[in-house]
Amino acid sequence: MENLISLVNKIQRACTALGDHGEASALPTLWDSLPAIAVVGGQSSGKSSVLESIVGKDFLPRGSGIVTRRPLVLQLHKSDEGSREYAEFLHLQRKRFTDFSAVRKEIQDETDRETGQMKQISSVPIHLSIYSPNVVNLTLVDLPGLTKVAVEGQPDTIVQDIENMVRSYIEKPNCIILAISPANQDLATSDAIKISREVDPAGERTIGVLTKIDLMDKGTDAVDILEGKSYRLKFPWIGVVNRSQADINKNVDMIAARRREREYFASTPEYKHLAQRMGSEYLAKVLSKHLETVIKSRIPGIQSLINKTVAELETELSRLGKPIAADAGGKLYTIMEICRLFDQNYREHLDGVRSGGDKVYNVFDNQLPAALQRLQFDKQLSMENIRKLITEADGYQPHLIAPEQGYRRLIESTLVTIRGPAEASVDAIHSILKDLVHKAMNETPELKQYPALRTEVGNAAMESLERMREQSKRATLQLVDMECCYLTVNFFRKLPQEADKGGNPSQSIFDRYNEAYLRRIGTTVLSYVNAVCAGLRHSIPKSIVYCQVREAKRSLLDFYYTELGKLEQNRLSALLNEDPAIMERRSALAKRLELYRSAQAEIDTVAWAK
Ligand SMILES: Nc1nc2c(ncn2[C@@H]2O[C@H](COP(=O)(O)OP(=O)(O)OP(=O)(O)O)[C@@H](O)[C@H]2O)c(=O)[nH]1
Repeated sequence: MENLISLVNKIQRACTALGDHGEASALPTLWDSLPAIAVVGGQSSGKSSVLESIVGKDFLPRGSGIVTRRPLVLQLHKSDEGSREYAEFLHLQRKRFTDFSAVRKEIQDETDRETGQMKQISSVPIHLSIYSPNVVNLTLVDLPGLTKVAVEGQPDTIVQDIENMVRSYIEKPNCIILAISPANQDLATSDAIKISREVDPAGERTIGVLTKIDLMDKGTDAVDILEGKSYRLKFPWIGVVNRSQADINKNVDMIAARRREREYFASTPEYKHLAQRMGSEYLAKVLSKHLETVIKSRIPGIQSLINKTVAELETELSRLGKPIAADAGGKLYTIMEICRLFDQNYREHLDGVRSGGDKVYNVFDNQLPAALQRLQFDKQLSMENIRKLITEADGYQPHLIAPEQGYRRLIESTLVTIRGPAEASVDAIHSILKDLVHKAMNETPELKQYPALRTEVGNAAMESLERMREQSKRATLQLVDMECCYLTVNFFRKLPQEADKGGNPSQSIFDRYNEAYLRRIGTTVLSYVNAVCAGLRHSIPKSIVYCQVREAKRSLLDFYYTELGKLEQNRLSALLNEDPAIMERRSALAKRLELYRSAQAEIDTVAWAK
């Protein structure tokens, strides 16, 4: 059972070391789920005296005004009889304090270090462990005394700030409230009772302590309260008699004071019958036992909370991605790795693993044939145009046998119109490839993590696609131009000659420009152009795939990789310049995960040892 308190002690220390003080934050808190005893009371109610009595040592700062300005987590560890008493602070590990006046000084100094000279308050706790044969295993949190007025130099808000801090501790359902009230004041005005009633109206987790019983007016006593007849709480009230100011001034030994307290209850007629359950030693034992019971009952809940939180933290951390390497090589590797992931996603789109690549085929199968079909060869091959081009080509000397030049001009001027659909196909594929870059970028979460890298990779991919488009345009238009500059002779050789067709070879020159003759020329040109079109319909996609699609798949970021290799370390760092909020969140999550994992290991050890 003793293990339980030290288990919670260990976890509490880890919480403070890793920044979990139970304050409202965007991180899960383990601190809040740990059972603890918080000491609350008004100023001068005797809180410090009760704590010192429990410990059996003089070690808390004294003075006027608000002395306790940070929570003090006081962990008491019972050591073997005869062993030396010492204290240790979490913030000064490995330094053992055997002089308890030095402990008092360190509490004061450490308070000032966090709160500054302005005597502000802070919710960051100070952790103090005391090892002594005269203590029971126990953890108590000493909180600033509730007060009504700020002293000079302190902000007016301090009164409310203290109340808020105290409330934030005691409102947690896992908190046992040690409510200190002086017996020489009306209990109805007790600050401790007032605030604990607010958060624990049924008094189920409040342990009432009545101090200064020896200072009550003659003729009055606290029997009704101590017997639970007035101000009933679930736990019986415990009365204590601490050292008076005069005792403190005379340096009355704490152990002697404990003895005197025992004698007081045993010998005072009103309290004799209650003596067995009065005094600070009894109080310490009750608290220790109660704390153990509470911890024991909460362990399964804490375990499942820890397991759940560890899983949540791990999920969020993996969503945020790995932290960045510090050296240039590591950074370059990270960038290349991210680029590779993006490139792979991109290729998967083109290969059909992911959607979108099919749009390329749609261009070749529908858009290009439709555009070729829409070409207005009728206009090029109108009677008027044929006549014009043939006569122009003949020049001053009309053709003798066949209008060779006229044919060429007619064919060229018709074929050249195919450049339009060819160019449009290149552009259509370019825009599909660009869309796929956006898609693949969005599907690469690592790029989202680094906005600067995302922009650069996006730009580099677009520049590559632009280069490929230029190359593709040149190659594809060349296909059309090649058709214009060299005609397929065989096509014409196979055509039946005029005489073969039964025509009159002795037709006059003038007749050669008649409509039937020109129409025949038009028909021949059209069938040649159609044959060329049919061929281009198949060769244009080949050129486009060769120059754009295949290249995009093979070398989208090749140029960028060469550039990357030349970058200096600071440029690489700039590329991996994450959103600072993400960096902060990741390190906060990692710290919290460390805390939860260590708590998980600690609890598992105790749970298995049971
Ligand atoms: N006679 C007598 N004096 C007591 C008792 N408890 C506390 N005192 C005296 O009351 C004064 C205040 O006690 P502290 O223990 O400093 O009270 P506190 O609540 O810690 O006060 P602050 O830290 O100022 O808020 C001191 O002079 C104590 O000696 C008691 O049971 N009997």
